[in-house]
Order: sequence, then C-alpha cells, then structure tokens
Amino acid sequence: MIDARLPVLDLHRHLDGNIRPATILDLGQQFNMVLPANNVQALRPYVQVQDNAPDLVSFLAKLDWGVKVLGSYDACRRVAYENVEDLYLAGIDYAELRFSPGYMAMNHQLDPQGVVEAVLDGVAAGSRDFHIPTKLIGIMSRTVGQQACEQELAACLAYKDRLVAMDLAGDELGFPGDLFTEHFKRVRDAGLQITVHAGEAAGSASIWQAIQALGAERIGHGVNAVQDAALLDYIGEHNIGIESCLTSNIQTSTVAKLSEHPIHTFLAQDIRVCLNTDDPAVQGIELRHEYNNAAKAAGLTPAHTRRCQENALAMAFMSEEEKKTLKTAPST
Ligand SMILES: O=c1[nH]cnc2c1ncn2[C@@H]1O[C@H](CO)[C@@H](O)[C@H]1O
Ligand SMILES: [Zn+2]
Repeated sequence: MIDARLPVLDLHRHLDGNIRPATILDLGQQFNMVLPANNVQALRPYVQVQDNAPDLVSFLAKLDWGVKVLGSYDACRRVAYENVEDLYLAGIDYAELRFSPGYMAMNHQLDPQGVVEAVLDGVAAGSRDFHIPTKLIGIMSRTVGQQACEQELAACLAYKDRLVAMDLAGDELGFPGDLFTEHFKRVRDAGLQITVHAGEAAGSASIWQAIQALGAERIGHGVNAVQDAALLDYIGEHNIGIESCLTSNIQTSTVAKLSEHPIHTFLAQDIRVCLNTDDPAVQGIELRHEYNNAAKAAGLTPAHTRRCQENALAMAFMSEEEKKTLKTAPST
C-alpha cells in the first residue's frame, strides 16, 4: 500500500526494459522491419512476459524486440521521453532510470556515445514537460563480455556529469563480477556511485564481490543474501541498499513464491530495502502493482511498505537537499 504522505520512488527501472509495445510496432514500421506481429495485441506475447520464464536469461530475451527497433538516435530519444511520461502516468514522484547504451546501439550499429546523448536529451525533455525529477544510471551489459563493456563504459563516462551511477546487469551466472573489477575502478575514479545486479541468478558470493571488489553501495535484487548470515549483518551495518523487484523475481524464477521472498528477512533485520519495478513494460506491471498487489501477496503490512518508501528516499542517489525538496513537495 502506498502512503500518500511519502513520496513514491522507483530506483530500479530499466529504461530499455520499458519500451511500449505500441512504440515497438510504430518504430518497427518506421524502419521497415519485419516484426513477429502487426498489431499490439498480437505483438504482446513476443515482448511481454506471459508465463514466468524458467530462468533469468530467458526472461531477458523478452527485452530484445524493444531495442531491435531502435534504428536511430531519434528513436532512442523518443523511448527515453516516453519513459518519463510513463512515470507521470504511474504517479511516480522521482525515478532513477537505468539503461545500457551498448544494448540499445547494437542492432543498428549506432554509436553508444550518441545513444547516451539521445537518452539524456529525451529524459531531460520529459522531466521538464512532466515535472518529474529523474536521474540516470549507465549500465554495462555483462552478457556482451569485458571488451564490449569497456566501450559501453567509455560512452557513459563521456557524459559522467549527467549520470549519477553505473550498474552491471545481464547474465550474472555466465559473466561473474570478477571480470569487471577494472571497469569499476574507472567508475570510482570518475566519481560515480555504484549499484550492481547481484545475488539474483548467482549466490551470496556474488554480492560480497559486488560490495568489496566493485564498490557497490546498492545491490539490485540481492535475493540470495539470505543464504549468508554474515553478509546480512554486513549489509545492515554498512547501510547497503537492496533494490527489491518482487514481480521480476517471480517472473525470472529467482523466487518460487512471494510469500517466501527474502524481503521479509531484510525488513525484519532493518536492512535498507525498497520496492521497485525492474522492466515495467516487459513485465506488464507498474510500481503501484508492486506496492498494492505484490507486496500484499508477499504478506507485507502497511508498516512494511511505508518503511520501503522511507528506505527508497534514504537510498536514492540524491543530495540531502534534493531529498528534502522531494519530501515536502505536494504529491501529484
Ligand atoms: O532483472 C534483470 N536482471 C539482470 N539484468 C537485467 C534485468 N533486467 C534487465 N536487465 C539487463 O539490463 C540491460 C538493459 O538495461 C540488459 O543487459 C538486460 O539484459
Ligand atoms: Zn534490473
């Protein structure tokens, strides 16, 4: 349940996992591409999770059509702008939108740096038009390997003043965090903050690695932290934020049942955990669904979800000044 007295924040939201089916259709036609269907309803099964995927990698394949239709920088700018309109429609007061420029650039040989610029422009225009503060997080898609991630990182660092953080996403089992220690050294040197997808497909060692070797201050998912009591203590003591995405964890078969979701343990141990979407358009959900339906199915009480809202504000990559403004702004 959302407490209207507190701002509503989404801190874990992939901009390139939130491309509207209607936009995929429209851009596909614009670039003369053969799509698997020619109307939104028939296209849905190809671009949206219907039944839960057997594992993370199968889930991630559902994002592919969204980026296949990004045939120009204008197309990237458009989906970035629409992402902010979606925040407005969803009643979200602040979001950190993350994106992988290499993944968006890949299918039409765009220059990842041009993609970063287009996304920054589209999000800035949306933020202005819809009066929603946003920040951007660059992603390295680990699935493409070390070298391609270096290019992706270079594209992001060229605009480091307009990003707040870097992330590592994709196939966690196939491409462990050890491969990216040099990349994150550069991220730290550039003064950017760090959040890493860890403990989603791999175990608790992947979370230790993200914190201790990569420098993560926040962890995406972090589900498998519950396997390791010492890690839970460490996360609590060091105020590491856990970005939970309940429905996503079910759809990727990371967690079997919401009633067994580790968010219970995180909240019981007073760990900073918050509720987020992940890839809303691909998942067919919005943040309100996570607070109202998924949280309820997970057995969370209104006091728990209120704590998640407070935690999101505490964890956000914002200055204390910006947090104060957000706290006192009248909710839309
Ligand atoms: O839930 C997730 N876990 C891991 N990686 C993800 C998830 N959702 C999206 N991506 C990855 O993020 C990049 C696009 O922003 C892509 O690499 C996609 O595979
Ligand atoms: Zn994610």
